[in-house]
Amino acid sequence: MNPSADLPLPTRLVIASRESRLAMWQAEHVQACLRARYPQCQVEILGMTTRGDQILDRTLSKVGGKGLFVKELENALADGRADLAVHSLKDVPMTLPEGFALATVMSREDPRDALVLHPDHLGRTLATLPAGAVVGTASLRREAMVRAAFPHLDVRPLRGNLDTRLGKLDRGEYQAIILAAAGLKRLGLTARIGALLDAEQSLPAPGQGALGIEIAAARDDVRAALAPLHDSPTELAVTAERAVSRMLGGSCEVPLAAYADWHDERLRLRARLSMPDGSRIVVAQDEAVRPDCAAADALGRTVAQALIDQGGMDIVAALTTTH
Ligand SMILES: NCc1[nH]cc(CCC(=O)O)c1CC(=O)O
Repeated sequence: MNPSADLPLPTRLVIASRESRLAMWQAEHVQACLRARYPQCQVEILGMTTRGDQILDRTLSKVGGKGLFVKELENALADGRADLAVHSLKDVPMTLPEGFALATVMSREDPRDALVLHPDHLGRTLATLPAGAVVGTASLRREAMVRAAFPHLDVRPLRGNLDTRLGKLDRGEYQAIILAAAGLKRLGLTARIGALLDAEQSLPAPGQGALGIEIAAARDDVRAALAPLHDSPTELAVTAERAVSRMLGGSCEVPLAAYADWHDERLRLRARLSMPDGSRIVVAQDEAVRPDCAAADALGRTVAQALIDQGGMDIVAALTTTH
Protein backbone atom coordinates (compact mmCIF):
# COMPACT_ATOMS: atom_id res chain seq x y z
CA MET A 1 0.00 0.00 0.00
CA ASN A 2 1.12 3.50 -0.75
CA PRO A 3 0.95 5.26 2.63
CA SER A 4 0.31 8.60 0.94
CA ALA A 5 -2.57 7.39 -1.24
CA ASP A 6 -5.19 8.81 1.12
CA LEU A 7 -3.57 12.22 1.52
CA PRO A 8 -5.84 15.05 0.41
CA LEU A 9 -4.75 16.64 -2.87
CA PRO A 10 -3.33 20.11 -2.34
CA THR A 11 -5.78 22.78 -3.58
CA ARG A 12 -2.91 24.87 -4.89
CA LEU A 13 0.48 23.82 -6.29
CA VAL A 14 3.28 26.26 -7.05
CA ILE A 15 6.00 25.20 -9.51
CA ALA A 16 9.40 26.84 -9.10
CA SER A 17 11.20 27.32 -12.40
CA ARG A 18 14.17 29.07 -13.86
CA GLU A 19 13.15 31.82 -16.27
CA SER A 20 14.90 30.67 -19.44
CA ARG A 21 12.53 29.86 -22.28
CA LEU A 22 13.36 26.14 -22.02
CA ALA A 23 12.85 26.03 -18.25
CA MET A 24 9.55 27.87 -18.61
CA TRP A 25 8.38 25.49 -21.34
CA GLN A 26 9.19 22.58 -19.04
CA ALA A 27 7.36 24.15 -16.08
CA GLU A 28 4.36 24.93 -18.28
CA HIS A 29 4.38 21.33 -19.52
CA VAL A 30 4.17 20.05 -15.94
CA GLN A 31 1.54 22.71 -15.17
CA ALA A 32 -0.58 21.48 -18.09
CA CYS A 33 -0.21 17.83 -17.02
CA LEU A 34 -1.25 18.67 -13.46
CA ARG A 35 -4.18 20.86 -14.56
CA ALA A 36 -5.45 18.09 -16.84
CA ARG A 37 -5.19 15.59 -14.01
CA TYR A 38 -6.54 17.82 -11.23
CA PRO A 39 -9.01 20.36 -12.65
CA GLN A 40 -9.87 21.56 -9.14
CA CYS A 41 -6.28 22.37 -8.24
CA GLN A 42 -4.81 25.82 -8.86
CA VAL A 43 -1.40 25.31 -10.46
CA GLU A 44 0.95 28.31 -10.68
CA ILE A 45 4.51 28.97 -11.79
CA LEU A 46 7.03 30.96 -9.78
CA GLY A 47 9.82 32.14 -12.12
CA MET A 48 13.27 32.61 -10.57
CA THR A 49 16.72 33.69 -11.72
CA THR A 50 19.52 31.43 -10.52
CA ARG A 51 23.24 32.10 -10.16
CA GLY A 52 23.82 29.73 -13.04
CA ASP A 53 21.70 31.96 -15.30
CA GLN A 54 23.57 35.11 -14.25
CA ILE A 55 27.11 33.89 -14.84
CA LEU A 56 27.48 33.67 -18.59
CA ASP A 57 31.12 34.44 -19.25
CA ARG A 58 32.71 31.28 -17.89
CA THR A 59 32.10 27.63 -18.69
CA LEU A 60 29.86 25.95 -16.16
CA SER A 61 32.52 23.61 -14.89
CA LYS A 62 34.58 26.59 -13.71
CA VAL A 63 31.90 28.35 -11.70
CA GLY A 64 30.62 25.56 -9.51
CA GLY A 65 28.63 23.28 -11.74
CA LYS A 66 25.14 21.91 -11.67
CA GLY A 67 24.18 23.02 -8.18
CA LEU A 68 24.10 26.63 -9.33
CA PHE A 69 20.90 26.07 -11.26
CA VAL A 70 18.95 24.35 -8.53
CA LYS A 71 19.87 26.01 -5.23
CA GLU A 72 17.53 29.02 -5.51
CA LEU A 73 14.69 26.69 -6.49
CA GLU A 74 15.43 24.51 -3.46
CA ASN A 75 15.32 27.57 -1.21
CA ALA A 76 11.79 28.25 -2.51
CA LEU A 77 10.80 24.62 -1.77
CA ALA A 78 12.30 24.82 1.71
CA ASP A 79 10.50 28.00 2.76
CA GLY A 80 7.16 27.03 1.20
CA ARG A 81 7.09 29.59 -1.63
CA ALA A 82 6.88 26.62 -3.99
CA ASP A 83 5.78 22.97 -3.80
CA LEU A 84 7.74 21.47 -6.68
CA ALA A 85 10.64 22.38 -8.92
CA VAL A 86 10.96 21.18 -12.50
CA HIS A 87 14.49 20.51 -13.72
CA SER A 88 16.22 19.15 -16.78
CA LEU A 89 17.51 16.04 -15.06
CA LYS A 90 20.87 16.56 -16.71
CA ASP A 91 21.35 19.67 -14.55
CA VAL A 92 20.40 18.03 -11.24
CA PRO A 93 23.33 17.16 -8.95
CA MET A 94 23.85 13.42 -8.43
CA THR A 95 23.21 13.73 -4.71
CA LEU A 96 20.51 16.10 -3.52
CA PRO A 97 21.00 18.08 -0.30
CA GLU A 98 19.42 16.73 2.88
CA GLY A 99 15.68 17.38 2.97
CA PHE A 100 15.03 17.25 -0.78
CA ALA A 101 13.93 14.39 -3.00
CA LEU A 102 13.59 13.66 -6.69
CA ALA A 103 9.92 12.68 -6.55
CA THR A 104 9.20 12.15 -10.23
CA VAL A 105 10.98 11.37 -13.47
CA MET A 106 8.87 12.03 -16.56
CA SER A 107 9.08 10.13 -19.84
CA ARG A 108 12.13 10.99 -21.85
CA GLU A 109 12.24 13.28 -24.89
CA ASP A 110 14.84 12.52 -27.59
CA PRO A 111 18.10 11.99 -25.64
CA ARG A 112 20.43 12.66 -28.59
CA ASP A 113 22.73 15.56 -29.31
CA ALA A 114 21.94 17.64 -32.36
CA LEU A 115 24.16 19.55 -34.75
CA VAL A 116 22.84 22.99 -35.67
CA LEU A 117 24.52 24.64 -38.66
CA HIS A 118 25.11 28.24 -39.64
CA PRO A 119 22.97 28.98 -42.75
CA ASP A 120 26.13 29.05 -44.92
CA HIS A 121 26.84 25.44 -44.00
CA LEU A 122 23.42 23.83 -44.26
CA GLY A 123 23.59 20.22 -45.37
CA ARG A 124 26.97 19.59 -43.80
CA THR A 125 27.80 17.16 -41.01
CA LEU A 126 30.64 17.13 -38.48
CA ALA A 127 32.56 15.02 -41.01
CA THR A 128 32.00 17.36 -43.95
CA LEU A 129 32.39 20.78 -42.28
CA PRO A 130 35.52 22.44 -43.72
CA ALA A 131 38.85 22.18 -41.91
CA GLY A 132 39.13 24.82 -39.17
CA ALA A 133 35.37 25.34 -38.93
CA VAL A 134 34.50 26.65 -35.46
CA VAL A 135 32.14 24.32 -33.58
CA GLY A 136 30.62 25.59 -30.34
CA THR A 137 29.66 23.45 -27.40
CA ALA A 138 29.04 24.11 -23.75
CA SER A 139 29.91 20.63 -22.62
CA LEU A 140 33.28 18.95 -22.10
CA ARG A 141 31.66 15.68 -23.15
CA ARG A 142 30.71 17.04 -26.58
CA GLU A 143 34.08 18.79 -26.88
CA ALA A 144 35.93 15.51 -26.24
CA MET A 145 33.76 13.68 -28.76
CA VAL A 146 34.43 16.20 -31.53
CA ARG A 147 38.17 16.45 -30.81
CA ALA A 148 38.58 12.67 -30.84
CA ALA A 149 36.53 11.95 -33.96
CA PHE A 150 36.86 15.18 -36.00
CA PRO A 151 40.31 16.65 -35.39
CA HIS A 152 39.92 18.96 -38.41
CA LEU A 153 37.39 21.08 -36.49
CA ASP A 154 38.11 23.96 -34.09
CA VAL A 155 36.05 23.37 -30.93
CA ARG A 156 35.32 26.47 -28.85
CA PRO A 157 33.28 27.00 -25.69
CA LEU A 158 29.71 28.27 -25.94
CA ARG A 159 27.56 29.42 -23.01
CA GLY A 160 24.17 30.91 -22.43
CA ASN A 161 20.63 29.72 -22.80
CA LEU A 162 19.37 28.21 -26.05
CA ASP A 163 18.41 31.51 -27.68
CA THR A 164 21.77 33.06 -26.79
CA ARG A 165 23.62 30.09 -28.25
CA LEU A 166 21.60 30.11 -31.47
CA GLY A 167 22.15 33.87 -31.75
CA LYS A 168 25.92 33.44 -31.56
CA LEU A 169 25.72 30.81 -34.31
CA ASP A 170 23.55 32.95 -36.56
CA ARG A 171 25.85 35.97 -36.13
CA GLY A 172 28.69 33.88 -37.51
CA GLU A 173 30.72 33.39 -34.34
CA TYR A 174 30.48 29.64 -35.00
CA GLN A 175 29.98 27.57 -38.12
CA ALA A 176 28.06 24.95 -36.15
CA ILE A 177 27.01 24.24 -32.58
CA ILE A 178 25.99 21.09 -30.75
CA LEU A 179 22.94 21.16 -28.47
CA ALA A 180 20.59 18.66 -26.89
CA ALA A 181 17.85 17.71 -29.36
CA ALA A 182 15.34 17.70 -26.49
CA GLY A 183 15.67 21.42 -25.82
CA LEU A 184 15.32 22.33 -29.51
CA LYS A 185 12.27 20.11 -29.93
CA ARG A 186 10.59 21.48 -26.81
CA LEU A 187 10.99 25.04 -28.07
CA GLY A 188 9.62 24.23 -31.51
CA LEU A 189 13.07 24.56 -33.11
CA THR A 190 13.18 21.07 -34.65
CA ALA A 191 13.63 22.67 -38.09
CA ARG A 192 17.03 24.01 -36.95
CA ILE A 193 18.42 20.52 -36.39
CA GLY A 194 20.93 19.88 -39.18
CA ALA A 195 21.79 16.38 -38.05
CA LEU A 196 20.98 14.19 -35.10
CA LEU A 197 24.05 12.53 -33.62
CA ASP A 198 23.26 8.94 -32.75
CA ALA A 199 24.47 7.39 -29.51
CA GLU A 200 27.35 5.66 -31.30
CA GLN A 201 28.69 8.99 -32.42
CA SER A 202 27.82 11.16 -29.42
CA LEU A 203 26.80 9.18 -26.36
CA PRO A 204 24.40 11.40 -24.35
CA ALA A 205 25.00 12.83 -20.88
CA PRO A 206 23.44 11.20 -17.81
CA GLY A 207 19.77 12.23 -17.67
CA GLN A 208 19.75 14.09 -21.00
CA GLY A 209 16.24 14.60 -22.34
CA ALA A 210 14.46 13.66 -19.10
CA LEU A 211 12.61 16.00 -16.75
CA GLY A 212 12.90 15.52 -13.00
CA ILE A 213 10.60 17.00 -10.40
CA GLU A 214 12.12 17.86 -7.03
CA ILE A 215 10.17 18.37 -3.81
CA ALA A 216 10.88 18.91 -0.13
CA ALA A 217 11.29 15.31 1.08
CA ALA A 218 8.67 15.71 3.79
CA ARG A 219 5.90 16.70 1.33
CA ASP A 220 4.17 13.33 0.92
CA ASP A 221 1.06 15.16 -0.33
CA VAL A 222 2.98 16.62 -3.29
CA ARG A 223 4.71 13.31 -3.95
CA ALA A 224 1.32 11.59 -4.16
CA ALA A 225 -0.09 14.28 -6.45
CA LEU A 226 2.87 13.84 -8.84
CA ALA A 227 2.67 10.04 -9.03
CA PRO A 228 0.63 9.96 -12.28
CA LEU A 229 3.36 11.95 -14.07
CA HIS A 230 6.03 9.38 -13.27
CA ASP A 231 7.56 7.16 -15.97
CA SER A 232 9.18 4.06 -14.58
CA PRO A 233 11.26 2.95 -17.62
CA THR A 234 12.81 6.43 -17.81
CA GLU A 235 13.44 6.47 -14.07
CA LEU A 236 15.29 3.13 -14.25
CA ALA A 237 17.39 4.31 -17.20
CA VAL A 238 18.40 7.59 -15.59
CA THR A 239 19.01 5.87 -12.25
CA ALA A 240 21.65 3.71 -13.94
CA GLU A 241 23.16 6.70 -15.77
CA ARG A 242 23.30 8.88 -12.67
CA ALA A 243 24.89 6.07 -10.63
CA VAL A 244 27.84 6.08 -13.05
CA SER A 245 28.32 9.80 -12.59
CA ARG A 246 27.87 9.66 -8.81
CA MET A 247 30.52 6.97 -8.45
CA LEU A 248 32.96 9.05 -10.50
CA GLY A 249 32.42 12.07 -8.28
CA GLY A 250 29.37 13.60 -9.99
CA SER A 251 31.24 16.59 -11.36
CA CYS A 252 30.39 18.32 -14.64
CA GLU A 253 34.10 19.09 -14.98
CA VAL A 254 34.37 15.54 -16.23
CA PRO A 255 33.49 14.63 -19.84
CA LEU A 256 31.30 11.69 -18.96
CA ALA A 257 28.67 10.18 -21.20
CA ALA A 258 26.27 7.58 -19.81
CA TYR A 259 23.19 6.42 -21.61
CA ALA A 260 20.83 3.54 -20.85
CA ASP A 261 18.19 2.29 -23.25
CA TRP A 262 15.67 -0.53 -23.24
CA HIS A 263 15.78 -3.57 -25.47
CA ASP A 264 12.61 -5.39 -24.52
CA GLU A 265 13.18 -6.28 -20.87
CA ARG A 266 16.90 -5.56 -20.87
CA LEU A 267 18.28 -2.21 -19.76
CA ARG A 268 21.57 -1.64 -21.57
CA LEU A 269 23.94 0.97 -20.15
CA ARG A 270 26.85 2.41 -22.10
CA ALA A 271 29.35 4.87 -20.64
CA ARG A 272 32.34 6.78 -21.95
CA LEU A 273 34.86 8.90 -20.11
CA SER A 274 37.37 11.03 -21.99
CA MET A 275 39.98 13.72 -21.69
CA PRO A 276 38.54 16.94 -23.18
CA ASP A 277 41.27 16.96 -25.83
CA GLY A 278 40.10 13.50 -26.90
CA SER A 279 43.51 12.00 -26.11
CA ARG A 280 42.23 9.29 -23.78
CA ILE A 281 38.91 7.52 -23.92
CA VAL A 282 37.65 4.65 -21.79
CA VAL A 283 34.36 2.93 -22.48
CA ALA A 284 32.25 0.33 -20.69
CA GLN A 285 28.89 -1.29 -21.12
CA ASP A 286 26.68 -3.79 -19.31
CA GLU A 287 23.03 -4.67 -19.02
CA ALA A 288 20.43 -5.84 -16.54
CA VAL A 289 17.26 -7.85 -17.11
CA ARG A 290 14.10 -6.24 -15.70
CA PRO A 291 15.99 -4.27 -13.04
CA ASP A 292 14.28 -2.54 -10.14
CA CYS A 293 15.71 0.78 -8.94
CA ALA A 294 18.35 -0.87 -6.76
CA ALA A 295 19.44 -3.11 -9.64
CA ALA A 296 19.57 -0.14 -12.05
CA ASP A 297 21.76 1.69 -9.55
CA ALA A 298 23.98 -1.41 -9.23
CA LEU A 299 24.23 -1.59 -13.04
CA GLY A 300 25.50 1.99 -13.03
CA ARG A 301 28.06 1.23 -10.34
CA THR A 302 29.29 -1.86 -12.21
CA VAL A 303 29.82 0.18 -15.37
CA ALA A 304 31.52 2.96 -13.37
CA GLN A 305 33.83 0.37 -11.84
CA ALA A 306 34.70 -0.90 -15.31
CA LEU A 307 35.67 2.68 -16.27
CA ILE A 308 37.73 2.97 -13.08
CA ASP A 309 39.46 -0.36 -13.78
CA GLN A 310 40.62 1.09 -17.11
CA GLY A 311 42.18 4.12 -15.43
CA GLY A 312 39.08 6.31 -15.36
CA MET A 313 40.02 7.89 -12.04
CA ASP A 314 43.27 9.21 -13.58
CA ILE A 315 41.10 11.15 -16.03
CA VAL A 316 38.82 12.41 -13.23
CA ALA A 317 41.83 13.44 -11.12
CA ALA A 318 43.52 15.20 -14.04
CA LEU A 319 40.39 17.29 -14.58
CA THR A 320 39.23 18.10 -11.08
CA THR A 321 42.45 19.06 -9.29
CA THR A 322 43.38 22.02 -11.48
CA HIS A 323 40.94 24.54 -10.04
N1 LIG B 1 23.01 22.17 -19.69
C1 LIG B 1 21.91 22.89 -20.25
C2 LIG B 1 20.80 22.00 -20.64
N2 LIG B 1 20.14 21.27 -19.74
C3 LIG B 1 19.21 20.53 -20.39
C4 LIG B 1 19.29 20.82 -21.73
C5 LIG B 1 18.48 20.24 -22.80
C6 LIG B 1 17.24 19.52 -22.40
C7 LIG B 1 17.44 18.17 -21.77
O1 LIG B 1 18.53 17.56 -21.84
O2 LIG B 1 16.45 17.70 -21.19
C8 LIG B 1 20.29 21.77 -21.90
C9 LIG B 1 20.72 22.40 -23.16
C10 LIG B 1 21.69 21.60 -23.97
O3 LIG B 1 22.40 20.73 -23.45
O4 LIG B 1 21.77 21.87 -25.18
